[in-house]
Amino acid sequence: MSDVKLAVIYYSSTGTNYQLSRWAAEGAEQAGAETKVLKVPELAPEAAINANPEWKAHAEATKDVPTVAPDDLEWADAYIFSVPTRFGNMASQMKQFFDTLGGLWFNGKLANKVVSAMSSASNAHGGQEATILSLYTSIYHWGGIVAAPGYTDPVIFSAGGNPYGTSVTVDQSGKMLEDVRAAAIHQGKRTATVAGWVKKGLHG
Ligand SMILES: Cc1cc2nc3c(=O)[nH]c(=O)nc-3n(C[C@H](O)[C@H](O)[C@H](O)COP(=O)(O)O)c2cc1C
Repeated sequence: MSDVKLAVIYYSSTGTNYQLSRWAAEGAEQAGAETKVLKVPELAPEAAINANPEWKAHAEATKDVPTVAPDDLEWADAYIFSVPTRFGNMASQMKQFFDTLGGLWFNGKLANKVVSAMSSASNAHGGQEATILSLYTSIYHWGGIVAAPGYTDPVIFSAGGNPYGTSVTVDQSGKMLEDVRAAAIHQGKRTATVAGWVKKGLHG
């Protein structure tokens, strides 16, 4: 095991981004990182969740996944964020979590973290890349080091990967229409590996 600690932080209504997060964590663990998969707090009213069977089932299935706290961002050397595309941008649950991090940011605790992001949307060109890129805007404010996948591995071509960060198209029930498992695993590995390089440079 390397001494890299990596937090995969996600929001998901119907399971896609939870699955992407688990694959990314698998990749980070293959690279030797200690990982945590953490969800951001839900903001939607219970009535809205209960009215959608897929959403309700996913909320129930993941009730034991720990909820992220600002301390987790201090703990981790690297973050991978996974979030559904909502009108071409990150789901508000993730943005609201970001907006709780002012204290950590102010104290320089978010600087030099190695970060990448993933997304899903229900249309093939429904804004996945816009979501990932707009999420990275916040990371630049933190002094984060974006370690996007680029084309650093053949799986980016063969597994429907995306150089900005793994993204996928889903149907109404949240079923993925492309097999991006290998791309998400690679992204996890790469984020953890780059974090190892940065950590070594910072702390020797
Ligand atoms: C309010 C709202 C806005 C959405 N906006 C978009 C969008 O801009 N483009 C798109 O293709 N899909 C859009 N979707 C579909 C979601 O991106 C899709 O349900 C999500 O990626 C599934 O991820 P999850 O299973 O992790 O919840 C939207 C869904 C909701 C509820």
